[in-house]
Amino acid sequence: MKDFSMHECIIWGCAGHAMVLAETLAVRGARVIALFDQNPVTSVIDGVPVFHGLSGFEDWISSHPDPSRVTGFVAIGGHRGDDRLAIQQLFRDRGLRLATITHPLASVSPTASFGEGSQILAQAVVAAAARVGEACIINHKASLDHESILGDGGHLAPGATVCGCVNIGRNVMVGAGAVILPRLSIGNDVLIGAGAVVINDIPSGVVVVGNPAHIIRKSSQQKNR
Ligand SMILES: CC(=O)SCCNC(=O)CCNC(=O)[C@H](O)C(C)(C)COP(=O)(O)OP(=O)(O)OC[C@H]1O[C@@H](n2cnc3c(N)ncnc32)[C@H](O)[C@@H]1OP(=O)(O)O
Repeated sequence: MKDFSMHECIIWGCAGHAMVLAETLAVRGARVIALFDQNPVTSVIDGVPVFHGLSGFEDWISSHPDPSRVTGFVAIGGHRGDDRLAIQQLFRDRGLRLATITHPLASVSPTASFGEGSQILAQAVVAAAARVGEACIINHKASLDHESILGDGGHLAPGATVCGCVNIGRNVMVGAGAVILPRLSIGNDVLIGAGAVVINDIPSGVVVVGNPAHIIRKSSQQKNR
């Protein structure tokens, strides 16, 4: 698989997930040189400056001698896969590198595949022939089992379990500790609540909770957490 093991990188998003990502990058030998955030926040990494918004990003990139040597990562968690994909596209358009980052304590099959910008965190498992899209997060202790597909912008929150041969669409968050039984299909823009047990296919655009998981509302009404 393509992996990340080099020098300078930047992170868009300056909150808790940036701290996790920076530590994951550090164990891979990389150095975070700048952070960016939509809001005027203070830096979460000692000694690393934070730039505000798109204008801050454009100022930074115009003053960098060679952006093509820098790798960009997005530290936006929750159910915000479309935002991760949009920032990655911005990085691509500005000539930054994109890469997959895998924590050395993750278990990753050699037959699994990964889209650009995906992040596989400590103690995550990605099993044989699984396919991870672009800008996905496989969070701590989450697992994506054999032949399952996680679409672009997906997020398996800590401890989520996706059994074998599951097909998950684009921009789906599987909440902490949730379980999806084998061979099910999950649509696009779905949010699966923490601890849910999914026993049937889920259509696009909904939030489900509980055991067995049931729909509580449309995901367009999401409250961003
Ligand atoms: C490293 C990290 O931290 S990564 C982040 C991981 N984060 C998560 O996994 C959080 C996932 N989010 C959730 O589980 C949320 O509770 C959501 C998105 C499912 C629902 O959030 P909201 O839309 O704000 O729902 P709200 O809190 O208003 O609850 C609506 C109803 O669903 C119930 N409900 C909410 N979440 C759950 C849940 N996880 N399981 C069972 N029932 C739930 C509530 O009790 C409430 O029931 P009621 O109408 O009978 O009173």
